[in-house]
Amino acid sequence: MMPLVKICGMRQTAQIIECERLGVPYLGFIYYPRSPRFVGEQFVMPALKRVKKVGVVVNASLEQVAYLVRRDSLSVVQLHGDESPAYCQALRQSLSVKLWKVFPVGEALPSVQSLQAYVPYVDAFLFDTAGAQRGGNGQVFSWQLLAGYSLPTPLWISGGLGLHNMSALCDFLRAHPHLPVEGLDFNSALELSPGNKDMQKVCDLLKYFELKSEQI
Ligand SMILES: O=C(O)c1ccccc1NCC(=O)[C@H](O)[C@H](O)COP(=O)(O)O
Repeated sequence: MMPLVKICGMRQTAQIIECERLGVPYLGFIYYPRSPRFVGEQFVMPALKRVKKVGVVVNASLEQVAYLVRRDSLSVVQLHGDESPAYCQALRQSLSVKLWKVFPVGEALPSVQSLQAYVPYVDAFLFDTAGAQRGGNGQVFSWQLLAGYSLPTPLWISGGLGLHNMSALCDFLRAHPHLPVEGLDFNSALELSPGNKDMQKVCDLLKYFELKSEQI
């Protein structure tokens, strides 16, 4: 099955609406003030019908997350900081949204034990490349590190993804059919500048997946 696509770091109204029109399944919005893609204090979420809205937070308070979920009708909260299993449990008990926990990947995946502690409380793990910034580093990690992943929790792959490496990633996924990859997360490789998406690149990416799914 083709993985789902998330385009992250959206903040321009016209681009958000266009992505929905093009049928992007997930859009990511960054609520972290230190990111160059921060949506900003005055952000007004456009009315969207089909796309699932993913709110990216970094060590936010439970109250702040609840406020954002309600205000912007988020479907998913992506926890991109050092959130503990207890924090995830508390969110799980208080909110009816999906939770994705992010793990930065450098030389190795986190240990199975550390991942297992999150399994009861989150809906997916998102593996992003470790880097100088919390996210949006534009760097790829070695996907080979995922080969030993054996938990049932669905995965999102992130970090430096763009059309230029899709063929290699699809080859990797085909060679590892046991991996429960739910989706792929795209960001800086589809940008003209932080938070300003190159809509031609977005269209080219979607076309690539359309053609791919016709071939299966
Ligand atoms: O993109 C950011 O500026 C960012 C800052 C702080 C936390 C998370 C952030 N991005 C979240 C994402 O899900 C990105 O898509 C992910 O880090 C991959 O980005 P890239 O390597 O540029 O494709």
